[in-house]
Amino acid sequence: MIGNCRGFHSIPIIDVQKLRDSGSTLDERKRVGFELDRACREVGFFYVRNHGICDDLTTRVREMSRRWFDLPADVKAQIALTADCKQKGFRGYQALGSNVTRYDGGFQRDWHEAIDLYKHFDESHPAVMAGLPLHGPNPWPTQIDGHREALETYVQECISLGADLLRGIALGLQLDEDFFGGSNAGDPFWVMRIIHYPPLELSAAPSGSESTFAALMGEEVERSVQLSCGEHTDYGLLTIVNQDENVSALQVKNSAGKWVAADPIPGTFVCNIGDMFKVWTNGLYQPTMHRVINISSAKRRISVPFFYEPNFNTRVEPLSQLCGSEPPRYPGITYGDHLQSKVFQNFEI
Ligand SMILES: O=C(O)CCC(=O)C(=O)O
Ligand SMILES: [Fe+2]
Repeated sequence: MIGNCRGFHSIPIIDVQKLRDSGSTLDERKRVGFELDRACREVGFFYVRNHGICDDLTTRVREMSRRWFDLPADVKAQIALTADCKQKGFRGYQALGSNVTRYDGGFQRDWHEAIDLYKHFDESHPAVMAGLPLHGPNPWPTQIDGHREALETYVQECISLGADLLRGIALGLQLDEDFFGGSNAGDPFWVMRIIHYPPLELSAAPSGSESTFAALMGEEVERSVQLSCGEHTDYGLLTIVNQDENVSALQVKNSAGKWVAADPIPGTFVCNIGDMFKVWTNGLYQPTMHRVINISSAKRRISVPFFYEPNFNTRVEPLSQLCGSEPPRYPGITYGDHLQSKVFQNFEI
Protein backbone atom coordinates (compact mmCIF):
# COMPACT_ATOMS: atom_id res chain seq x y z
CA MET A 1 0.00 0.00 0.00
CA ILE A 2 2.39 2.68 -1.21
CA GLY A 3 0.54 5.87 -1.94
CA ASN A 4 3.40 8.27 -2.37
CA CYS A 5 4.57 10.08 -5.47
CA ARG A 6 7.67 11.91 -4.43
CA GLY A 7 8.69 14.00 -7.43
CA PHE A 8 8.01 17.17 -5.45
CA HIS A 9 9.60 20.53 -6.32
CA SER A 10 8.47 22.49 -3.31
CA ILE A 11 7.58 21.93 0.33
CA PRO A 12 4.00 22.60 1.45
CA ILE A 13 3.17 25.17 4.14
CA ILE A 14 0.46 24.01 6.55
CA ASP A 15 -1.50 26.15 8.99
CA VAL A 16 -1.77 24.06 12.17
CA GLN A 17 -3.74 26.53 14.30
CA LYS A 18 -6.75 24.18 14.60
CA LEU A 19 -4.61 21.44 16.11
CA ARG A 20 -3.70 23.75 19.00
CA ASP A 21 -7.04 25.42 19.45
CA SER A 22 -8.92 23.81 22.38
CA GLY A 23 -12.23 24.95 20.83
CA SER A 24 -11.64 23.30 17.43
CA THR A 25 -13.96 20.58 16.13
CA LEU A 26 -12.82 17.09 15.20
CA ASP A 27 -13.63 17.87 11.55
CA GLU A 28 -11.42 20.96 11.64
CA ARG A 29 -8.55 18.96 13.11
CA LYS A 30 -9.08 16.21 10.53
CA ARG A 31 -8.78 18.74 7.72
CA VAL A 32 -5.34 19.75 9.00
CA GLY A 33 -4.54 16.05 9.51
CA PHE A 34 -5.31 15.31 5.85
CA GLU A 35 -2.92 18.06 4.73
CA LEU A 36 -0.20 16.71 7.02
CA ASP A 37 -0.84 13.16 5.81
CA ARG A 38 -0.51 14.24 2.18
CA ALA A 39 2.74 16.09 2.90
CA CYS A 40 4.12 13.05 4.74
CA ARG A 41 3.29 10.73 1.83
CA GLU A 42 4.41 12.98 -0.99
CA VAL A 43 7.32 14.96 0.44
CA GLY A 44 8.26 13.87 3.96
CA PHE A 45 8.83 17.57 4.75
CA PHE A 46 6.40 20.42 5.47
CA TYR A 47 6.45 23.90 6.99
CA VAL A 48 4.09 24.68 9.86
CA ARG A 49 2.61 28.11 10.46
CA ASN A 50 0.52 29.29 13.42
CA HIS A 51 2.46 26.75 15.45
CA GLY A 52 2.14 28.63 18.75
CA ILE A 53 5.83 29.01 19.67
CA CYS A 54 6.60 32.70 19.94
CA ASP A 55 9.19 34.10 17.52
CA ASP A 56 10.94 35.87 20.37
CA LEU A 57 11.81 32.55 22.07
CA THR A 58 12.79 30.89 18.79
CA THR A 59 15.12 33.77 17.93
CA ARG A 60 16.54 34.01 21.46
CA VAL A 61 17.47 30.33 21.40
CA ARG A 62 19.46 30.87 18.19
CA GLU A 63 21.05 34.17 19.25
CA MET A 64 22.20 32.89 22.65
CA SER A 65 23.55 29.76 20.99
CA ARG A 66 25.44 31.87 18.44
CA ARG A 67 27.10 33.73 21.32
CA TRP A 68 27.89 30.43 23.02
CA PHE A 69 29.70 29.12 19.93
CA ASP A 70 31.79 32.34 19.97
CA LEU A 71 33.28 31.36 23.34
CA PRO A 72 36.92 30.16 23.44
CA ALA A 73 37.49 26.50 22.59
CA ASP A 74 38.62 25.63 26.13
CA VAL A 75 35.35 27.00 27.57
CA LYS A 76 33.24 25.05 25.09
CA ALA A 77 35.31 21.97 25.90
CA GLN A 78 34.01 22.09 29.48
CA ILE A 79 30.88 20.32 28.23
CA ALA A 80 32.60 18.28 25.53
CA LEU A 81 31.25 14.92 24.46
CA THR A 82 34.23 12.71 25.29
CA ALA A 83 34.78 8.97 25.12
CA ASP A 84 33.77 8.93 28.80
CA CYS A 85 30.42 10.57 27.91
CA LYS A 86 29.54 7.51 25.88
CA GLN A 87 28.85 5.85 29.21
CA LYS A 88 27.01 8.89 30.50
CA GLY A 89 24.24 9.45 28.01
CA PHE A 90 26.12 10.70 24.94
CA ARG A 91 25.39 14.34 25.58
CA GLY A 92 27.59 17.38 25.08
CA TYR A 93 29.65 19.55 22.77
CA GLN A 94 31.32 18.29 19.60
CA ALA A 95 34.00 20.40 17.95
CA LEU A 96 34.16 21.00 14.19
CA GLY A 97 34.71 17.79 12.28
CA SER A 98 34.03 15.31 15.10
CA ASN A 99 30.54 14.51 13.84
CA VAL A 100 30.38 12.14 10.89
CA THR A 101 27.83 10.87 8.40
CA ARG A 102 28.22 7.16 7.59
CA TYR A 103 28.01 5.79 4.08
CA ASP A 104 28.38 2.20 2.94
CA GLY A 105 32.01 1.43 3.56
CA GLY A 106 33.06 4.73 5.07
CA PHE A 107 32.22 8.02 6.64
CA GLN A 108 32.49 11.70 5.93
CA ARG A 109 33.23 14.42 8.47
CA ASP A 110 30.49 16.99 8.78
CA TRP A 111 31.56 20.63 8.89
CA HIS A 112 29.73 21.80 11.97
CA GLU A 113 30.07 22.07 15.73
CA ALA A 114 27.16 21.19 17.96
CA ILE A 115 25.75 20.55 21.41
CA ASP A 116 23.62 17.41 21.74
CA LEU A 117 20.97 17.29 24.45
CA TYR A 118 18.45 14.55 25.16
CA LYS A 119 15.57 13.97 27.51
CA HIS A 120 17.18 14.80 30.85
CA PHE A 121 17.64 12.27 33.66
CA ASP A 122 19.21 13.27 37.00
CA GLU A 123 22.23 11.25 38.16
CA SER A 124 20.00 9.75 40.86
CA HIS A 125 17.33 8.55 38.41
CA PRO A 126 16.96 4.74 38.60
CA ALA A 127 17.58 4.40 34.86
CA VAL A 128 20.91 6.24 35.20
CA MET A 129 21.85 4.29 38.34
CA ALA A 130 21.10 1.09 36.43
CA GLY A 131 23.38 2.24 33.58
CA LEU A 132 20.69 2.23 30.89
CA PRO A 133 22.25 3.31 27.59
CA LEU A 134 21.72 6.93 26.54
CA HIS A 135 20.16 7.87 29.88
CA GLY A 136 21.92 10.65 31.78
CA PRO A 137 21.93 14.29 32.79
CA ASN A 138 22.32 17.05 30.22
CA PRO A 139 25.45 19.22 30.38
CA TRP A 140 23.39 22.38 29.79
CA PRO A 141 25.40 25.35 28.53
CA THR A 142 25.43 27.93 31.34
CA GLN A 143 28.04 30.50 30.26
CA ILE A 144 25.54 32.84 28.55
CA ASP A 145 22.99 34.34 30.96
CA GLY A 146 19.53 32.87 30.46
CA HIS A 147 20.68 30.36 27.81
CA ARG A 148 19.83 27.24 29.79
CA GLU A 149 16.42 28.63 30.82
CA ALA A 150 15.60 29.59 27.23
CA LEU A 151 16.57 26.11 26.02
CA GLU A 152 14.52 24.38 28.72
CA THR A 153 11.45 26.49 27.91
CA TYR A 154 12.00 25.85 24.21
CA VAL A 155 12.13 22.07 24.79
CA GLN A 156 8.75 22.18 26.58
CA GLU A 157 7.24 24.22 23.72
CA CYS A 158 8.60 21.78 21.13
CA ILE A 159 7.22 18.80 23.04
CA SER A 160 3.82 20.44 23.07
CA LEU A 161 3.97 21.36 19.34
CA GLY A 162 5.24 17.88 18.44
CA ALA A 163 2.37 16.24 20.32
CA ASP A 164 -0.14 18.51 18.52
CA LEU A 165 1.33 17.70 15.11
CA LEU A 166 1.32 13.97 15.87
CA ARG A 167 -2.36 14.13 16.83
CA GLY A 168 -3.01 15.70 13.43
CA ILE A 169 -0.95 13.08 11.62
CA ALA A 170 -2.77 10.30 13.53
CA LEU A 171 -6.08 11.70 12.27
CA GLY A 172 -4.69 11.92 8.74
CA LEU A 173 -3.74 8.23 8.97
CA GLN A 174 -7.25 7.47 10.25
CA LEU A 175 -5.85 6.25 13.55
CA ASP A 176 -7.08 7.15 16.99
CA GLU A 177 -6.20 10.84 17.54
CA ASP A 178 -4.08 9.85 20.56
CA PHE A 179 -2.25 6.99 18.85
CA PHE A 180 1.13 8.73 19.27
CA GLY A 181 0.45 9.51 22.94
CA GLY A 182 0.82 7.21 25.96
CA SER A 183 3.16 4.25 25.64
CA ASN A 184 3.92 4.96 21.97
CA ALA A 185 5.32 8.49 22.06
CA GLY A 186 3.61 10.19 24.99
CA ASP A 187 6.89 10.34 26.94
CA PRO A 188 9.18 11.20 24.01
CA PHE A 189 12.86 10.39 24.30
CA TRP A 190 13.53 13.76 22.67
CA VAL A 191 16.83 14.93 21.24
CA MET A 192 17.88 18.51 20.54
CA ARG A 193 20.94 19.48 18.55
CA ILE A 194 22.21 23.05 18.69
CA ILE A 195 24.32 23.42 15.57
CA HIS A 196 26.74 26.03 14.23
CA TYR A 197 27.64 25.70 10.56
CA PRO A 198 30.54 27.98 9.58
CA PRO A 199 30.58 28.69 5.84
CA LEU A 200 32.28 25.80 4.06
CA GLU A 201 35.91 26.60 3.42
CA LEU A 202 35.95 25.46 -0.15
CA SER A 203 39.68 25.84 -0.65
CA ALA A 204 40.25 23.57 2.34
CA ALA A 205 37.85 20.92 1.13
CA PRO A 206 39.47 17.65 0.05
CA SER A 207 38.98 17.76 -3.72
CA GLY A 208 40.10 21.32 -4.51
CA SER A 209 38.24 24.58 -4.68
CA GLU A 210 36.74 25.03 -8.13
CA SER A 211 35.73 21.47 -8.78
CA THR A 212 34.39 21.30 -5.25
CA PHE A 213 32.24 24.35 -5.82
CA ALA A 214 30.95 22.92 -9.10
CA ALA A 215 30.13 19.62 -7.43
CA LEU A 216 28.29 21.34 -4.62
CA MET A 217 26.17 23.37 -7.02
CA GLY A 218 25.35 20.33 -9.17
CA GLU A 219 22.97 17.49 -8.47
CA GLU A 220 25.53 14.90 -7.46
CA VAL A 221 28.10 15.46 -4.77
CA GLU A 222 31.17 13.28 -4.51
CA ARG A 223 31.67 11.69 -1.16
CA SER A 224 35.06 13.31 -0.74
CA VAL A 225 33.45 16.73 -0.85
CA GLN A 226 33.02 18.31 2.53
CA LEU A 227 29.41 19.03 3.46
CA SER A 228 28.01 20.95 6.42
CA CYS A 229 25.95 17.84 7.19
CA GLY A 230 25.94 14.77 4.94
CA GLU A 231 22.90 13.21 3.31
CA HIS A 232 20.79 11.25 5.80
CA THR A 233 17.32 10.50 7.13
CA ASP A 234 16.36 11.23 10.73
CA TYR A 235 16.04 8.33 13.18
CA GLY A 236 12.82 8.95 15.00
CA LEU A 237 9.38 10.37 14.38
CA LEU A 238 9.19 14.08 13.77
CA THR A 239 11.88 16.77 13.48
CA ILE A 240 11.10 20.46 14.05
CA VAL A 241 13.87 22.73 12.72
CA ASN A 242 14.51 26.25 14.03
CA GLN A 243 16.87 27.75 11.44
CA ASP A 244 18.49 31.15 10.88
CA GLU A 245 16.34 33.34 8.69
CA ASN A 246 18.97 34.66 6.31
CA VAL A 247 20.86 31.58 5.14
CA SER A 248 19.85 29.02 2.55
CA ALA A 249 21.46 25.69 3.40
CA LEU A 250 19.04 22.81 4.11
CA GLN A 251 18.23 20.72 1.02
CA VAL A 252 15.77 17.85 0.50
CA LYS A 253 16.10 15.13 -2.15
CA ASN A 254 13.16 14.23 -4.40
CA SER A 255 12.65 10.92 -6.18
CA ALA A 256 14.43 12.21 -9.30
CA GLY A 257 17.54 12.85 -7.20
CA LYS A 258 17.09 16.63 -7.41
CA TRP A 259 17.78 18.76 -4.36
CA VAL A 260 14.94 21.07 -3.30
CA ALA A 261 15.82 23.97 -0.98
CA ALA A 262 14.09 24.04 2.41
CA ASP A 263 14.86 27.73 2.89
CA PRO A 264 13.74 29.52 6.03
CA ILE A 265 10.27 31.09 5.91
CA PRO A 266 9.75 33.64 8.70
CA GLY A 267 7.19 32.57 11.29
CA THR A 268 7.37 28.87 10.34
CA PHE A 269 9.32 25.77 11.27
CA VAL A 270 10.34 23.26 8.66
CA CYS A 271 9.43 19.75 9.87
CA ASN A 272 10.27 16.29 8.58
CA ILE A 273 9.42 12.70 9.39
CA GLY A 274 11.95 10.09 10.49
CA ASP A 275 12.61 6.34 10.19
CA MET A 276 10.03 5.29 12.78
CA PHE A 277 7.18 6.55 10.60
CA LYS A 278 8.40 4.29 7.81
CA VAL A 279 8.07 1.26 10.09
CA TRP A 280 4.78 2.23 11.75
CA THR A 281 3.10 3.08 8.41
CA ASN A 282 4.59 0.02 6.64
CA GLY A 283 6.34 2.30 4.15
CA LEU A 284 3.43 4.59 3.36
CA TYR A 285 5.53 7.42 4.79
CA GLN A 286 9.18 7.38 3.75
CA PRO A 287 11.69 9.62 5.52
CA THR A 288 13.26 11.93 2.96
CA MET A 289 17.00 12.30 2.46
CA HIS A 290 18.32 15.72 3.32
CA ARG A 291 21.66 17.47 3.77
CA VAL A 292 23.05 20.84 4.76
CA ILE A 293 25.42 22.87 2.61
CA ASN A 294 26.28 26.32 3.85
CA ILE A 295 27.97 27.91 0.86
CA SER A 296 25.42 30.57 0.00
CA SER A 297 27.48 33.40 1.44
CA ALA A 298 30.12 34.15 4.00
CA LYS A 299 27.42 33.87 6.67
CA ARG A 300 27.53 31.28 9.34
CA ARG A 301 24.34 29.45 10.21
CA ILE A 302 22.73 28.39 13.47
CA SER A 303 20.02 25.77 13.46
CA VAL A 304 18.36 23.95 16.32
CA PRO A 305 16.59 20.77 15.21
CA PHE A 306 14.31 19.26 17.86
CA PHE A 307 13.63 15.56 17.38
CA TYR A 308 10.32 14.37 18.83
CA GLU A 309 10.85 10.63 19.25
CA PRO A 310 8.92 7.60 20.49
CA ASN A 311 9.34 6.56 24.12
CA PHE A 312 12.67 4.78 24.66
CA ASN A 313 11.07 1.35 25.13
CA THR A 314 8.39 1.63 22.47
CA ARG A 315 8.14 -1.34 20.16
CA VAL A 316 7.49 0.08 16.69
CA GLU A 317 5.83 -2.36 14.28
CA PRO A 318 3.96 -1.95 10.99
CA LEU A 319 0.29 -1.32 11.77
CA SER A 320 -1.88 -4.15 10.50
CA GLN A 321 -4.43 -1.71 9.04
CA LEU A 322 -1.66 -0.29 6.84
CA CYS A 323 -0.41 -3.71 5.71
CA GLY A 324 -3.70 -4.86 4.19
CA SER A 325 -3.44 -8.50 3.19
CA GLU A 326 0.34 -8.30 2.57
CA PRO A 327 2.95 -9.33 5.13
CA PRO A 328 4.65 -6.36 6.85
CA ARG A 329 7.47 -4.86 4.78
CA TYR A 330 9.65 -4.04 7.80
CA PRO A 331 10.56 -5.93 10.96
CA GLY A 332 9.51 -4.42 14.27
CA ILE A 333 12.11 -2.51 16.25
CA THR A 334 12.46 -1.08 19.74
CA TYR A 335 13.10 2.64 19.39
CA GLY A 336 15.89 2.77 22.00
CA ASP A 337 17.79 -0.01 20.17
CA HIS A 338 17.46 1.80 16.86
CA LEU A 339 18.66 5.07 18.42
CA GLN A 340 21.69 3.38 19.98
CA SER A 341 22.67 1.68 16.74
CA LYS A 342 22.68 5.10 15.04
CA VAL A 343 24.14 7.32 17.74
CA PHE A 344 27.05 5.04 18.57
CA GLN A 345 28.31 5.43 15.00
CA ASN A 346 28.04 9.19 14.76
CA PHE A 347 31.33 10.30 16.20
CA GLU A 348 34.99 9.86 15.49
CA ILE A 349 36.37 11.19 18.77
O1 LIG B 1 20.47 22.09 10.28
C1 LIG B 1 19.50 21.68 9.67
O2 LIG B 1 18.78 22.42 8.98
C2 LIG B 1 19.10 20.22 9.72
C3 LIG B 1 20.10 19.34 10.39
C4 LIG B 1 19.74 17.90 10.30
O3 LIG B 1 19.25 17.44 9.30
C5 LIG B 1 19.92 17.01 11.45
O4 LIG B 1 20.59 17.41 12.44
O5 LIG B 1 19.40 15.87 11.42
FE1 LIG C 1 18.34 15.52 9.71
